[in-house]
Amino acid sequence: MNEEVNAMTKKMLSLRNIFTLALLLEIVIVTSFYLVLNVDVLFILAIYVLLKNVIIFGCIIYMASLLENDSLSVSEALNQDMGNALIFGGIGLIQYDDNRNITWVSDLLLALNIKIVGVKLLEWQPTLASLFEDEDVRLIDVKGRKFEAYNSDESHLIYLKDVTEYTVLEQDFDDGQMCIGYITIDNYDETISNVDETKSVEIQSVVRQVIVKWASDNGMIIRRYKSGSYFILFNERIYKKLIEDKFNILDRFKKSILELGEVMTLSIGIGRGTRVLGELEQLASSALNLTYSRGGDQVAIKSSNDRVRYFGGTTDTFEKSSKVRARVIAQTLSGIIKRSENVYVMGHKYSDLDSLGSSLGIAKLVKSFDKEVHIVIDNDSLEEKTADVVSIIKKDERYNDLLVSPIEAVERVKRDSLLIVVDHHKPSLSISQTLLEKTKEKVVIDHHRRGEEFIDSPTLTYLEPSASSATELIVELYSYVSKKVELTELDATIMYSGMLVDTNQFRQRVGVRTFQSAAKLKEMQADVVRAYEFLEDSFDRTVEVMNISKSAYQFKDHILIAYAKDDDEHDSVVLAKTSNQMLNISHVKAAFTIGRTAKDVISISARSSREINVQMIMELMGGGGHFTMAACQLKEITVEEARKRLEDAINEYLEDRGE
Ligand SMILES: Nc1ncnc2c1ncn2[C@@H]1O[C@@H]2COP(=O)(O)O[C@H]3[C@@H](O)[C@H](n4cnc5c(N)ncnc54)O[C@@H]3COP(=O)(O)O[C@H]2[C@H]1O
Ligand SMILES: [Mn+2]
Repeated sequence: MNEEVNAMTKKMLSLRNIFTLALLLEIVIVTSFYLVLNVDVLFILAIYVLLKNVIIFGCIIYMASLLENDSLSVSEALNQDMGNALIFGGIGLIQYDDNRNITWVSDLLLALNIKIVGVKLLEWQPTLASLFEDEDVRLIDVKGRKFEAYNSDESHLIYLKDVTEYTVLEQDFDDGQMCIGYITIDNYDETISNVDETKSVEIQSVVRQVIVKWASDNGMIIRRYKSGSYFILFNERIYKKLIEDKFNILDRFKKSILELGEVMTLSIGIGRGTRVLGELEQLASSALNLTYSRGGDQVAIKSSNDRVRYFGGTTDTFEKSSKVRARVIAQTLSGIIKRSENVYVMGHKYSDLDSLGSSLGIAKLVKSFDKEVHIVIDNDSLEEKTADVVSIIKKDERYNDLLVSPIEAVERVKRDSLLIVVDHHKPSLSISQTLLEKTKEKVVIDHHRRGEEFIDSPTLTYLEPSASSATELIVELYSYVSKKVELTELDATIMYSGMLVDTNQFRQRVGVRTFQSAAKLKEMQADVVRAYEFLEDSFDRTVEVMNISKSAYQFKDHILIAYAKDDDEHDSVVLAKTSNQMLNISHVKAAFTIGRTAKDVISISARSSREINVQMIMELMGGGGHFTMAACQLKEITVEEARKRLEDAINEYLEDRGE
């Protein structure tokens, strides 16, 4: 077809030349006749021919130019092939004007029946806006197909490349990636060993049935590798479905076991996000360990490139009935103390009475081994009541040389010194991080649920989230060390008030062991009345708490949020107390108080009854704590913004739980 057009053009062009020649010839002939014969009529004829031919000549030029324009349609014809090539290659073009109105689209879009000429580009595909900012390539969805879009600002053109097949392949590849999981049943051995044979068989069969059915319904491979423990293998596609179902297996399992009159829960650790099988396995087993240290009844998912995700954790840790662990820890700790030259004890920044009480408690335990011991205290980082108590200690000569500042500790610490860290496990919360770095031998004794951040390679870790307070854990150890620990009545009283603080005066997180430790402290001369007095508030502080409580409003059902004024600075204990008080109101299941605690820090104090896991909510905001008592600190933010973020975090938590 193109050749035909070309041949035609050539013919026309030679015809034009012949014509032009003929016209010129006519003028020459008529003019020479007139010159020879010199007749008037011939003169008029010559003029006429001249005019006529000029006009015809003009017409020819005009037609020739039309013909040349016609040769544009030739290149258009060429474009047809190009157009086919572009369609074949899945490439589309969109031209737009200065106002970003679409002025022209290439054949690919026409072939897809997309009629957008005249439409505003960003009205058609709002996400393309980013191409005019800083993004190079953007993936868009057009009539169910995926296109990569690229913008050429200069030529006002959007290039589109159809990548549907590629994306489908990529999705398929991702979905096929392998995930590994470990499932263990919490309380399995204890439960089985406490029931008769018939019941035991019944429990085992229900357990297996529920877990195996869940696995096979979801298309996973499952193998039991020892009693109460399973290994699962599945892919990302299945993983997504499990996330969608929010791991409802946790609840289903609990329910089925409850029908048999027993309490058992599942702990599941999952590894994903890497193609190296060894890494997957490690991720899964460390995820499983995380669920243990957070009290079980939950799923932890560790990916090689993503933050840890948690599901479940809807029951508070139940107390372990055996105290075997406390005995083993007491013996190991004794050994470590014996071989150390001297010992330093360090609580958390902004020390409260549990931090101070447990420091005193462990210092006295060390002393019973006749070892030199010091407690690190930062006078600039003490909670108000604790500061009062510290000044009482400082006046008491029985405590001479016991307390040291962080600077003194860092100077004096020796190679063979032992550092015992109490009431926290995150280095960022430690009174002195330098001391952590300078000591090789470290012991961590804490009752907080484990977060991701953890003190580097301790020799011994005693993490017991089911305990009410660090003090409770330490008092328990006294029964299992070979030496007799001697407390002054002031030690015992401070330790008692530490337990009061951490249990919201025995209202939260109390178990049998909490009362046993409290009773033991009383036996060791704790003055209970004075312990309460340590916590008494001044009039000003009571008013402060009352004022913040006034701002409380209801969020969702059963949740109260209170917030202080943005330009007032409060002690974080004031926030804690406000939340404590709100929780005492009937039907309130969780209480949050937001307030500024330093120039650039907003803190949130969270409290709950057993139904809502505030630790998880605070974790979503970078904090942590316990199931029913947690907190977080936010930098460079206003109270108002913090409130929005808190509401979002609560919503996310409730959604994850399917509410
Ligand atoms: N960024 C973070 N990452 C991980 N965990 C974080 C965290 N920020 C805070 N937490 C933990 O959350 C728990 C709740 O803190 P909150 O300040 O509300 O409440 C604290 C404290 O403010 C409050 N408190 C201290 N002295 C008090 C007193 N005299 N009267 C009443 N409450 C007091 O008692 C609670 C003591 O709880 P506990 O130390 O066992 O555990 C604390 C704290 O260690
Ligand atoms: Mn504590």
